[in-house]
Amino acid sequence: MDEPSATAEQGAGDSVIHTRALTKRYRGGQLAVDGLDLTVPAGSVFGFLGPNGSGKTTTIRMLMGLIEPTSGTAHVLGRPMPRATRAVLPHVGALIEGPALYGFLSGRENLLRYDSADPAADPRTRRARVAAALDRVGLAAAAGKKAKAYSLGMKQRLGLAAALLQPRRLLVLDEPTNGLDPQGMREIRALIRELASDGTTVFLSSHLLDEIEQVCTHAAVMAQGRLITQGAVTDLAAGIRGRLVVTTPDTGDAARVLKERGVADVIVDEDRVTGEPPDGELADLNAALVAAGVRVRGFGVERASLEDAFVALTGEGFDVAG
Ligand SMILES: Nc1ncnc2c1ncn2[C@@H]1O[C@H](COP(=O)(O)OP(=O)(O)OP(=O)(O)O)[C@@H](O)[C@H]1O
Repeated sequence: MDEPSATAEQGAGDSVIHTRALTKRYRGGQLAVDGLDLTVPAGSVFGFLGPNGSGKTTTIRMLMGLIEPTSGTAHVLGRPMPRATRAVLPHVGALIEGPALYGFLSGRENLLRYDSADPAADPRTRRARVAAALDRVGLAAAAGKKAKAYSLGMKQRLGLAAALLQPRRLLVLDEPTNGLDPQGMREIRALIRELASDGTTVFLSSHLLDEIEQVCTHAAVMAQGRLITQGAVTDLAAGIRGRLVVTTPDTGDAARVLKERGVADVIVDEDRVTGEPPDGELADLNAALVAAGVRVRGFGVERASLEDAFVALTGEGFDVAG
């Protein structure tokens, strides 16, 4: 199997995934992905974010060579997909739509079976490889249990172990925490961070903004098949101004003073009055509040979140649960 390498063909420096005008229109006429230009830097934990139906799974299926694009190009590890699927996929660990497991087999037996289906896997080192993968995802102690007795989180970890039987340059995880309880989500997120810390690029889709903020270095935001924005997570949120927040029992007076001082979009919510931060000196604004007899208990600008960025970019709300 030839090693995929970055070539001029890839056309985007150090990127592990690179698409140009990637488009998929399904036979029924549904335009699922529309002119996508995606660049996933090597070594990043890249969050592919968008509401249900925004085209994430369709994109992943094109990247993995499972379906043909209608037009445009996709390169993975510097090679064109789907043409180079056979050369590329051995370097990619994927967890898409939940792992396929045999419930009547133990976790260890599932992995042994999975490994033996890989013609490139040396049978002599199989048991050691399986033990190492189980250890890596924290399932060593539960390796002898039947998979049907596993929690959803453990099943997801077993799926990750299967993806990690061979050394990988890229991990592609489609909604890896979907359906998990908060504890299961925390475990999978911690595991993803750990996997990324050894330099493996991780590409994960999610409809949860806070998940992306917690685990990802970079993100792309999709809506209705189109890319809204992409970049470093800190830059995405930094591009959006935070909110001025005044905490006070005198909300009515505070709101009046802020408006008089030209603060736009003033909103009162319980003991908080928020608005768009003004261009001038914030200390003057604080002084004006105090001079008007407002008892100021808190005053400052809250950092914008990725959610603020999403709302500002699309005008839509977002599912932030979990
Ligand atoms: N095989 C298919 N044939 C026709 N339309 C499809 C097919 N698969 C997906 N679609 C449509 O394409 C659009 C994008 O779907 P896709 O599954 O890629 O979105 P998604 O962001 O992954 O959403 P979800 O998180 O719900 O899977 C949706 O409108 C969906 O109904």
